[in-house]
Amino acid sequence: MSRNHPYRSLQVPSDAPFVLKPSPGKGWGVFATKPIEQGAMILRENPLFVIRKPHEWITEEDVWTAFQSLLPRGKQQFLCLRDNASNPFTSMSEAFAENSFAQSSSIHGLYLLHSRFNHSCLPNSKIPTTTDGPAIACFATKDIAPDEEITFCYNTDFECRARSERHGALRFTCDCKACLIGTPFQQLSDLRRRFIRGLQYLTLGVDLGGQRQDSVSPIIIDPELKKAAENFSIPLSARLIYDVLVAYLLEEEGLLDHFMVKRLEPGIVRTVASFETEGNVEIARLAIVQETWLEKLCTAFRLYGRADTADHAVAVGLRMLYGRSRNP
Ligand SMILES: C[S@@+](CC[C@H](N)C(=O)[O-])C[C@H]1O[C@@H](n2cnc3c(N)ncnc32)[C@H](O)[C@@H]1O
Repeated sequence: MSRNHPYRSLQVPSDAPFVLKPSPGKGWGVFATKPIEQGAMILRENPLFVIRKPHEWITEEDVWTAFQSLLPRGKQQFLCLRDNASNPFTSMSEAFAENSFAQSSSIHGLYLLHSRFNHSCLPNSKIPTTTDGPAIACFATKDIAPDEEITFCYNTDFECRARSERHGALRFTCDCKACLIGTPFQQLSDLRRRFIRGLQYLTLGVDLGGQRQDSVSPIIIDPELKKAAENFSIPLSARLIYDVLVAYLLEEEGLLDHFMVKRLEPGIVRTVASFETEGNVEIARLAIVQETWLEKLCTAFRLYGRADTADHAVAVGLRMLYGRSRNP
């Protein structure tokens, strides 16, 4: 069946380190043809076309108009697309929705090849968010062996979501190591991801999507601690410990790739630079230069329970930055 499959006509760059082929239980997928080193770019791709509208406003007519403007080769490529490799899509807008990526909230592009990558909650590649033009690129976040499937994570907040929440959002059942139910890794994974979510609440004062936590499934159960987090009254020493603990938990989970480190590091560096009390400054600086995240964490823990003369100013600054008063 797969010999004449339309995906065989999708144009893959001749130097691409992968092929498209069936991935059991997942339609088709993307598989490495040679070793790919962590950090290497796997694919850079321009969109076949873009539609400049918020996702929910895109109509059948918008996609049809964009399709009509394509050259015959582009039209042929679009018509190769199949609903998870099996049947043709029932509408143009469905094909667009399933094969597009957002460049911003109001610009969406159709990417023929990036849309062939399957999802994993423990992926080996990532499409970092960029704002520099219509092309998107995917990079290896781990060393990838020949014939290994190349996957990325479809959602940006899955490092904070337990298995059941992830599957609710995905609408299919992922079978990665973090999803294989009943295994010690899966149980630990759920705990780690929920722990990360709680630690982020403590430092940011909000839950995922910028929301205050609801009472149905509270992350922070202690009302005093929750209030302190929402008022940005968490002391600097705790902030540093929480931030480094998040990095360590992500590393244990297998999600601390270099993009994640780049995202976390500025906040950690800012926290270290904010300490004023002499002994604290020394410990914070010592923590940050340690070789491993576990060593950084163990050193940062020496700050546990210590107040700092900068605590009040930091809380006031954060409240101003995030536009909240002490008693919201
Ligand atoms: C953008 S497509 C990915 C490529 C698709 N497999 C194909 O053959 O065209 C997304 C769809 O692939 C399937 N898929 C992706 N990752 C999966 C996974 N980990 N397990 C099962 N199905 C998956 C789901 O049906 C999903 O809606």
